[in-house]
Amino acid sequence: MAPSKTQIANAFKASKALGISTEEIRPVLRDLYKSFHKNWEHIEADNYRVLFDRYFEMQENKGEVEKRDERPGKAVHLAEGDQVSKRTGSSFELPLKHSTHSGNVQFPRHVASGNGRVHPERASAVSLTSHTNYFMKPKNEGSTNDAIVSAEQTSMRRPGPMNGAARIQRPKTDSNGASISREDKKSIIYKSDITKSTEKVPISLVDDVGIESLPKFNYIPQNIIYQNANLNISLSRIADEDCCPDCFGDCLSAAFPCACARETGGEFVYTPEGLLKEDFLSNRMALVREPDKQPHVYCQDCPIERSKNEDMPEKCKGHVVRRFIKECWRKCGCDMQCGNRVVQRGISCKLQVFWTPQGKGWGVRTLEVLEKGSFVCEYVGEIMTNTELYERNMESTGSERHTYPVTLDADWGSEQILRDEDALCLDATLHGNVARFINHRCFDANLVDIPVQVETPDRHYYHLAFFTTKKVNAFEELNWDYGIDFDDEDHPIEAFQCSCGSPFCRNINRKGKRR
Ligand SMILES: C[S@@+](CC[C@H](N)C(=O)[O-])C[C@H]1O[C@@H](n2cnc3c(N)ncnc32)[C@H](O)[C@@H]1O
Repeated sequence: MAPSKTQIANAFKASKALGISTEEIRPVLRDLYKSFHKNWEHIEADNYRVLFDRYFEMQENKGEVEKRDERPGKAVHLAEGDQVSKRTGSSFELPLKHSTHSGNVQFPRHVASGNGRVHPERASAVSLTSHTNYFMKPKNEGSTNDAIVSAEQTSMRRPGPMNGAARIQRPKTDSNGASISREDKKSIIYKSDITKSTEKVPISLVDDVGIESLPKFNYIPQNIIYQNANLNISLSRIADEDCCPDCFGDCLSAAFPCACARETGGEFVYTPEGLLKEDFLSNRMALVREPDKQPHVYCQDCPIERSKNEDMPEKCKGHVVRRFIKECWRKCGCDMQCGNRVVQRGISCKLQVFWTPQGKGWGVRTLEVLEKGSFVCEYVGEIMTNTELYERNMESTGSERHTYPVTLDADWGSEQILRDEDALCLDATLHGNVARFINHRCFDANLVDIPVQVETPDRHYYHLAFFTTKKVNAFEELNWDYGIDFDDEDHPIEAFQCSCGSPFCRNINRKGKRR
């Protein structure tokens, strides 16, 4: 079927975001359309991957390319003779303050918050290297397709994907139509899959601001134990009453909810479509919006306070009581497609890491519409004890390194005394997944984190899963509320200056006070 004007406009829009002008992409689009026997779906698939593949292939074939390094993947520079200006360092680097307070070694803020929330507040210093091949701009080709011309006039600017790591000169005018001087020209960086094919779906990365750098970390799709974390995963620890060995197929379609639903009051929390049910979601969102009004539990010897000051720990500030989801697992009789196995099946939506224009560093956006209650991803990192995290951060003193940890404290209140090897956190600084790029937004974030029990009934360790709190449109940035108390001026670790843009930003009052 012939594409609609909007479909054609969208193709131009995706190209433009990569610095490819309509004139350049139009002939490629036209040829491809013909070769696909007018099947537009093939062109649109995977965010125009085939279109951009063909475009860059053609550039290479024209022999107008100039390779600059040995890095695998394609990289292009479309300017005639222009060099992409090299910038070093990352503009979002915020030094982690390993400050000592009254001589005591202080613990990073995210662990020391004491409000039962998780706080990945520090961005890691990404080591920025550029490994790029630059290509020359192809000759412009004239327009011959009226439908494509008129559709282009209605197009909007939006970033889009491209195959291979690429660096392209931006268009010669900025978004307001003003011309960009030779010096102002920036480059786009693109990587088609940061997951190294470890996820079911590729996750691309794009920087259309032109910072010329890639974040340095190792992508892992599942948590891994760093060293001392007490994590014993064995089937023998799962009692028969804590699983459903007699089930088969899909537990959600059984006449009665099985034992795995006991945790959530005898009802599964997922709908047959795999969405989180409304009441479970709203209960969790109330905790985010009004944490002080929610029930708290208090540990006798709080690991957070102990971390802050081992000799004279303060009283536990309390942990918000949070409801867990319990998913079926290996000892259960159901299959992998069972509706009570959502988080463990991994990421299935199209995500993209992008460089945020608001100075928040990298962020994550969805490339497709996400319905309310959709599972997006879990927070993956190294499972470590609080002490290990503390030591790791101490070792990095002076190196301007930021960290990406969250505390797994959803169940700390149920025990009076928690051993260090049981007080766990996830650190995604060195090894992590796409969630390490999700930025903070105060109160009205479109994601919420929910503890999920999968392979062990021991709640010191659990999965931290992100679900959408509302319908999220394609290309919207994903964010969650880290639960930072921006007014906590005595805190040893200075919180970042929040640029979340929320009308309820908790940092608004203190803007200008610090920094
Ligand atoms: C878990 S990382 C998120 C990814 C990060 N932006 C990056 O570039 O890797 C947390 C860090 O991102 C930055 N950040 C997150 N949310 C922010 C916000 N609302 N305003 C300003 N900076 C933010 C802060 O530097 C924070 O320490």
